[in-house]
Amino acid sequence: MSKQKGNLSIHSENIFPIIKKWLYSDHDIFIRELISNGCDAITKLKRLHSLGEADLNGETDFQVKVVLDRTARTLKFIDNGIGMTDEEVKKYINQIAFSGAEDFLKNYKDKGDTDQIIGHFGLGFYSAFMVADVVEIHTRSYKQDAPAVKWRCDGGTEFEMEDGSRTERGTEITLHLGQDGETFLSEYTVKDTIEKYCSFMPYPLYFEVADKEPEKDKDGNIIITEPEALNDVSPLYLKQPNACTDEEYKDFYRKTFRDFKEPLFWIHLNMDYPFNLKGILYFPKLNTEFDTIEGRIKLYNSQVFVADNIKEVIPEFLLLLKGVIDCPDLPLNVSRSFLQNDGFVRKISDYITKKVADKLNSLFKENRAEFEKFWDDISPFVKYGLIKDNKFYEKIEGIVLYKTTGEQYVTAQEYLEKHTGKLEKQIYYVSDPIQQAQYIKLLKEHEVEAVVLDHSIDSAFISHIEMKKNDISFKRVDSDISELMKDADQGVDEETKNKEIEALTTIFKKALNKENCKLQLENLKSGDIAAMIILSEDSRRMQEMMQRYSLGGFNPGVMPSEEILVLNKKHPLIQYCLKHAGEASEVLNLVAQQIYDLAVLSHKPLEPEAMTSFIQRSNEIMKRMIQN
Ligand SMILES: Nc1ncnc2c1ncn2[C@@H]1O[C@H](COP(=O)(O)OP(=O)(O)OP(=O)(O)O)[C@@H](O)[C@H]1O
Repeated sequence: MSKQKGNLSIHSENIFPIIKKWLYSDHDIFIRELISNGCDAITKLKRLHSLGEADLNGETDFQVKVVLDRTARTLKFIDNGIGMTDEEVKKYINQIAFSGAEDFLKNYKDKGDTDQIIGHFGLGFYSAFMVADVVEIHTRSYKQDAPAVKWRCDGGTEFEMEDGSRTERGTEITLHLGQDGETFLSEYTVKDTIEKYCSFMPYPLYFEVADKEPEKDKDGNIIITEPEALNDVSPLYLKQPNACTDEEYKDFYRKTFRDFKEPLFWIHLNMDYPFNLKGILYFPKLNTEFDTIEGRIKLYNSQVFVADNIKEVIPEFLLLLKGVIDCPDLPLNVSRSFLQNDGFVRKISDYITKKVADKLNSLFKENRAEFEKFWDDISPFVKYGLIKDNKFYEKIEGIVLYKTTGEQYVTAQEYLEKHTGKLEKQIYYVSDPIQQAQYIKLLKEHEVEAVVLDHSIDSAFISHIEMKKNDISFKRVDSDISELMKDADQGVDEETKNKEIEALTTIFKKALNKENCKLQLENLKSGDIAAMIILSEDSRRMQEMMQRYSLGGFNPGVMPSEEILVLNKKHPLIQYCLKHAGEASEVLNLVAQQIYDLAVLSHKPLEPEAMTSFIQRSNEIMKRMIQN
């Protein structure tokens, strides 16, 4: 065959059902599309007027009205915008995927700002057929002599067009709702959908129910109420940040998220170059410990809602925040809820991350007291962010705060400086300040504080910090005995020490009936404590990690973390044990068991069986005391 060139053709009968039914993921999107068209029609008219090409006859009251008639099963979208001539209906409506919006932009691109135009693809109108069996258009162009046009289509590929009867400029689209549109016969569904997609559209939107009984007062007189627009035509995020008050920010938050807790603080995003982006991000207050941190960032494109929580634009960790972002430059595809995958989107996401990091840094530097006040609320989000996003980590790592057991907030740097000469690049932490109180007290006696890391994110957080900064290590307070707590074992040679350990091991092995009993003998500075349990940091972390991910049906009992019983040579009970080692004494047994249980108790709750024995033994010991 000789080489040929040609144009692909589309068989409209086959492709039309796909456009109508499958182009948009959500059924309710037709409301957004038809209202957007109404707003575009007004924007175009205003633009032409400003260029001296259209006469408004003094009219400035632009609006889009949605009217539901449940009896007639119709939903109308009425605007007083530019309208269409019969030629325009033929061009823009009869030709699918030919956008009048694009055409307008092309013609007027050199004549001022056309940013506000929403339409792009020339397909949105047809979303009406997702819910309607028949769609009618009644339109009249702004052009003085152009006759009104009536257009009607029952969802097939044929349409009817004739002279219309509309007397005013603008367009009325009537949807005769079919079975697929049944849900839109509900006043509340329509109202909610308008509010969901169109809250910030640039012209007032009104909603009426035509067949609703009018409200009457007690004398039977009809109460006439001023209609109220459902939207906010100039949302706060479009204003200049320096023109907004705190009260306005809080009010916008309450209205937009229906959250009556005050946000902690906010960031007003306002960028014109290299891309246009406006928005406000709020740091919400965590209410109770039962609250899940669930944020919500609403993405808009020229004041039209696109979707919630779009991961491509909003870095995942920022999804814990609440906010509104409007980016008219977003590369959206037809359905608008999906983004085209391109480097531009990545740039937006980086910009947002940078702004959040800058805000946190400026709070830290300029108002440390406030920053500390917010810290408990924002720390899970900040920690999650620095684990997830390296750029964020680099900007924020120096201002991460740690709350100490003395209720102060310090950075890692400040903690280390405070403990110079006592701790070498090491941070002690507690995961449960009550359970680990004994260890905290011991450290405090040596003027060492621990930091509280008790959130579920903290184990991942400290591993991340250790990986990034290999000169800092975190140790839980019960993971070793600090050198600070020990006295030098003067005058005791290695051989004697080994013998003592051997003797004590025999006593405790027998008393506890434990094969694997690891002992450590220390000369602690404090003479108050007979014994303590310590758990190796590494093996405990490994165990926690396996539990968290329940690796391979892991049973924690199978691999207990390495537990060491530290005995304090200075304590009279340990000295008693050493003195009576080798004797077959019942008291020795009782003492060893009691020492062990007390050490476990100041570390974690006893198992039920061990608790029963402990209570029995304690009674027995007291009985013996009074008998002697
Ligand atoms: N209410 C209206 N008033 C005036 N012109 C309208 C109206 N509705 C639709 N049109 C014309 O029909 C064209 C096609 O509309 P449609 O909604 O299919 O696509 P679009 O708005 O251009 O793009 P998108 O698919 O991105 O929404 C519009 O560009 C516009 O020229």
